Amino acid sequence: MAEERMRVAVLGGGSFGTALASIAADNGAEVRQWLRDPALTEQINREHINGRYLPDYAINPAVVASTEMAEVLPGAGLVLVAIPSKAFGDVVRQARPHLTPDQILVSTTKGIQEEGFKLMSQILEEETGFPHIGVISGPNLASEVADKQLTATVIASDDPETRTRVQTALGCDYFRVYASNDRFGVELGGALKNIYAIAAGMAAALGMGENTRSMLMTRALAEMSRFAVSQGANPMTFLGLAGVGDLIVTCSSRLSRNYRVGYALGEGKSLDEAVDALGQVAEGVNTVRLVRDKARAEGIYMPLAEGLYQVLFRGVPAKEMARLLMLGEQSSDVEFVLAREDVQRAHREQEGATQGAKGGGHG
Ligand SMILES: NC(=O)c1ccc[n+]([C@@H]2O[C@H](COP(=O)([O-])OP(=O)(O)OC[C@H]3O[C@@H](n4cnc5c(N)ncnc54)[C@H](O)[C@@H]3O)[C@@H](O)[C@H]2O)c1
Ligand SMILES: O=P(O)(O)OC[C@H](O)CO
Repeated sequence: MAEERMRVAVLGGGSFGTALASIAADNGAEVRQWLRDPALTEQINREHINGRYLPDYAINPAVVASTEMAEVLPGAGLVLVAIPSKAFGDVVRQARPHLTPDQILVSTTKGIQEEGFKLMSQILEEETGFPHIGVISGPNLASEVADKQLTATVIASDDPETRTRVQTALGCDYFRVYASNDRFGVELGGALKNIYAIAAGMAAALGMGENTRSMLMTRALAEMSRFAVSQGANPMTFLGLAGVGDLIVTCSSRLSRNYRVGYALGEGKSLDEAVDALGQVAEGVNTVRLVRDKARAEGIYMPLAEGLYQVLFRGVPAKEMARLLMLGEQSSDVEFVLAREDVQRAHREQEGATQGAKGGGHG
């Protein structure tokens, strides 16, 4: 007897939701995509193109778009939620009456909700109370996924069924899906790297070189993992696709919207001008504010996030901030090898010895 086709629902009509819907359809699933815009819905169904967000790529014609959640969600084995973080909670609450506990619910969104500093999978869990919750994150520029460039991602969940069902639904010869059980770490990695992509875009626009970019990315990784560990994530997760992998792509590519916002700021545009010119979501702008506030409140050392916050929201010129950062504390390279406190203590001892020697000289 032929196996029943999997049903996949995608919430969100942006670039990543559309790219993932097309992969699932390439894999033979019956795919329905929910979006708000009736004209875009019509275009996806008739022309198999998302002219607003992915105009240059054909969508698998088996993807059926609808503006009605009641037509999209019931009966779907897998539900992918690809909605920017600011609207994520609202959309999940709209979806809730059409969802059932057997469904696998996966966030693809790399952001943080201001209220309660919540990650998107926490919102999925709290709003539904359902057991099969996961997160997809990794170096996944949507237009390259849509172009079928060879790509890998991570499905993170502590539920093995969620991991294997997503690997089956999305894994194919151009898209590999690796598994993790550190949902929190994978999700934080995706959200945090956006902050540093803005800084990398800014550095590029200011004419800074490859040494600078490499320093920025590596210190960003140190800062991201320091923050994540303080919140209970596993630092080893940051060695994977959703940590260093996503950091590399987002800090290196003009296809990244966060990088582009940073680049525009580096060219002298205001934050409003940079965001308006983008016309899509750059999650890092909101994330840097939330993470900087949290780091200050909890005493977590995050000089790059603090510096970027000062540039974005306090009018400090980017070049001046880069100069100040270069004059900051010279700390440990890898804190999991040599603790920061040990480096600081050695500096204090050396200073004490120098002061002592000076005092002795005058005595
Ligand atoms: N684009 C990428 O390359 C990429 C890759 C990986 C992950 N992501 C993540 O995926 C998430 C979604 O991003 P995207 O790139 O698809 O976004 P996008 O900017 O391309 O589109 C956002 C979509 O969400 C819709 N939307 C916004 N507010 C809504 C609301 N209140 N109700 C219903 N729909 C609403 C918009 O209409 C649009 O269809 C982001 O948080 C991003 O971090 C994006
Ligand atoms: O376009 P960005 O900056 O939101 O980045 C897209 C993806 O997160 C890259 O993995």
